[in-house]
Amino acid sequence: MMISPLLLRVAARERNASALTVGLQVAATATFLPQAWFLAAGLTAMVSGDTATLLRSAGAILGLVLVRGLLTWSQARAAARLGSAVRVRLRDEALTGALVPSALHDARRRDGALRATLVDGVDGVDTYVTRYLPAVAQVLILIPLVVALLFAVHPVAAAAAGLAAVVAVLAPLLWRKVLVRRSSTHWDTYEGLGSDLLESLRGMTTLRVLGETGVARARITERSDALHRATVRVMRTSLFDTAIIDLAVQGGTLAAVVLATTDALASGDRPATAYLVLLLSGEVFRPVRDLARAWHAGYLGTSAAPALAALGAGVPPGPHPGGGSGGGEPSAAGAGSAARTGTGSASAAGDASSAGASGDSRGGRTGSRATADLVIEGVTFGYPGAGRAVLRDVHATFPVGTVTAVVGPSGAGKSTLLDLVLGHLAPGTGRVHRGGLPVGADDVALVAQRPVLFEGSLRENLTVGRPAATDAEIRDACAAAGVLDEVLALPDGLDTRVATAGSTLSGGQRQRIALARAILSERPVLLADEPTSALDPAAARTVTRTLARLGADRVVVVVAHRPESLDGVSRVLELHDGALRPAPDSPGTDVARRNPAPVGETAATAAPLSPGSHA
Ligand SMILES: Nc1ncnc2c1ncn2[C@@H]1O[C@H](COP(=O)(O)OP(=O)(O)OP(=O)(O)O)[C@@H](O)[C@H]1O
Repeated sequence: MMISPLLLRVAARERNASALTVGLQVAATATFLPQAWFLAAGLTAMVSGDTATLLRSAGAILGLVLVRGLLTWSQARAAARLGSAVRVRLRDEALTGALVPSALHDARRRDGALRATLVDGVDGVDTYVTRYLPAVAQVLILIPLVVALLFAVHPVAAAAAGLAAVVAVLAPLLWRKVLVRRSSTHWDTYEGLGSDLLESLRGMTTLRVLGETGVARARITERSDALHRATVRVMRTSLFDTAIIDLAVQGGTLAAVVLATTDALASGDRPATAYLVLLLSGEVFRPVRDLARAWHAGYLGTSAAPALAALGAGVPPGPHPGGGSGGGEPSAAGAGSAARTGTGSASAAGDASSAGASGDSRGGRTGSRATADLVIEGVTFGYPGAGRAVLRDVHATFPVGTVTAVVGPSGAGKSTLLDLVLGHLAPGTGRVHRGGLPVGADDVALVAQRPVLFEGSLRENLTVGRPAATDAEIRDACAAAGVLDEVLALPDGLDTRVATAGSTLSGGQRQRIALARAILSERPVLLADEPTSALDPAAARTVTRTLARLGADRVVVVVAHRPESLDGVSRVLELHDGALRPAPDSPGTDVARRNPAPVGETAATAAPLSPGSHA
């Protein structure tokens, strides 16, 4: 028997559905007991020529078959409902665990392994709870019941059958440790193969160009062989299990039958008892056989349990490995809520919003109009395991009405800074806030350097952050992002399907669609990570003009590597050696030249600059 405390807890959380599923299964199997009784009576009647009893027994058996059919049908429906509840809840929890800031930046995590846990692991738990646990319940409830009935008919045969059943159920516990170890190796190998496959598929073009497809193929073949070996090792243990169980089942049945037959022959007048012992001793082992049949269901669930627990799925509330380490406690309640919206939109939030604590109008917001500055206050952040902190005691105020560019050498920490504002990372010390309140899930829009688009129509991709946007609003946003003409030129316009990862669009189109999406989402803070990197000069000018215009009534922060991205910005901050300071040629003093109309007034609202890393 494979009993996992975590999976028992998962079943117990769906108390009513689990009780119904188990109860119906036990009841359905229990109908075999009166059936054995009537069968024994019918056989006796047949031998003695008692037609009336024979017909009555046959009718009763038919009735029991019908009842069992009904119970089995109801059990299947209850199990489907239970399985669905278990899957939804576990995936929700596992996704929440997977999307906490520290997990998002866990360099050891591999997407393929996560996929295996979220898909196959959760399905494994479903079958464990809906098939294996009811089979365990049958063993615990029905075997003692049948043995007790048998005892009333023939105590010696009952003792023999009961002993054999105990051996069949308990013997596998002797090599349980071996099975657990092998299951764990099997799961690790499975996750590894899934991760290698996914990464090879993603990097196929690069691998081909580098002439490295052979190496990738060899690695996958090796992984696949390892998985085969791990599977065979597990199957060997399972075969041994089956052999012992079969031996006990056959031995027990045979012993009971021999005892009953010998007795019947000796007394000469008790064929009914002999039949009943014969049939009931078979019923002693039915739950054992059912349990053996459900072995695979139980095995998959138990091997996935540790990976799910690591994500915090199924474990009681409190600190757990999925949500603890890294840049501190997760500030991302929003990650959970994003997860609850489903895979697509959860990921979409990466480009359309932050994953911080939710809070509509918090920090002062009226539609896209921001009324509260974005403040980074004494923030220090270092990646776990990395030597020096990337950001050290950084102070900066990004006032409403400004477009601030953040520049700095590669690796200085610009993306890290954006992740801290987005809530994807939590500061070690200090805080990021708007008007004293944490930056909320609905506060920030992001135009990433490599924007993510999803399988679906362009319209769906554009309205991820604002599903109710009208066509006119979508067109306006596309026009502002400088991509409207190209969208309208596509065969189906806004209804054109976008292939997975947006691979049917050019890099520049993806970038401007991401900007249009960010504009539509109407967030008071807009972060743009090198938004013109894939654009020609004319398109880049449109985008920088749009950003400058958007900056009039909100906070806009642009991470810039190229000089043309600095057009129209109010000021330039340089991130260097862990500190954020005004760049030597920052337009703090000549804002008007760079960004004439709306941003002129912002120079006055810009935070006073102090020495050190204050900006
Ligand atoms: N998940 C991570 N784990 C450990 N170190 C990391 C991680 N992500 C980034 N770093 C390190 O943190 C530092 C800052 O990285 P970051 O990506 O923020 O720099 P950047 O200024 O955005 O660089 P670029 O301009 O090249 O995009 C780098 O030294 C990088 O190696």
